[in-house]
Amino acid sequence: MGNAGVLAFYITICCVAFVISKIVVSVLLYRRWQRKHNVIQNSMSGGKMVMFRSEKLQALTSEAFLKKTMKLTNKDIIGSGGYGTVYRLIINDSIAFAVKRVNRGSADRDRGFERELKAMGDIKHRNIVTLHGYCTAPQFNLLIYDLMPNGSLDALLHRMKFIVLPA
Ligand SMILES: Nc1ncnc2c1ncn2[C@@H]1O[C@H](COP(=O)(O)OP(=O)(O)OP(=O)(O)O)[C@@H](O)[C@H]1O
Repeated sequence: MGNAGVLAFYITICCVAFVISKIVVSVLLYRRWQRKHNVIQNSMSGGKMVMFRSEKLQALTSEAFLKKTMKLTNKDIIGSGGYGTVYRLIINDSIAFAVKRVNRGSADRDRGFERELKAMGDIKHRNIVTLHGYCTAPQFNLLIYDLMPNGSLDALLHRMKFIVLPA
């Protein structure tokens, strides 16, 4: 084998090693992601549900949770914002969630959902409402939050506008 042959051999080895290392890293990262998330294929809505493994969800099976989410009706509505409607979801008469439903159909709404997911997905802070999971389906997307029993800061501030403080 001449010099060119040896060089080609080493380049091939390097390329193969590079590709294999990329595959190994991807598999490890995916496994780590899977350990932290519980993914359910949602046959009822034709979509996918991802629950982050949080203590609050330990007591529930994902399927039971999903079925309840699908049964939300107008009487469960607690508010609505620029991108969707927010529902109250109580499980086993004790665990409360706020489920934001973002109907699909426009690129703007899909972008809004993705933005919120990106912004809230990695944040864990006692002053910021916890995102427990999300669901993506052809007709709608859902974001599953802790329920804040006292409503939003916005509502609180607007109510406070009418309170006259003593001098
Ligand atoms: N986690 C929650 N717990 C209790 N109520 C909530 C929760 N999230 C939202 N809400 C209620 O639903 C309303 C709408 O919330 P949403 O997040 O959709 O919109 P927003 O924050 O008011 O405005 P924007 O669309 O600009 O984000 C809130 O004003 C609040 O009353």
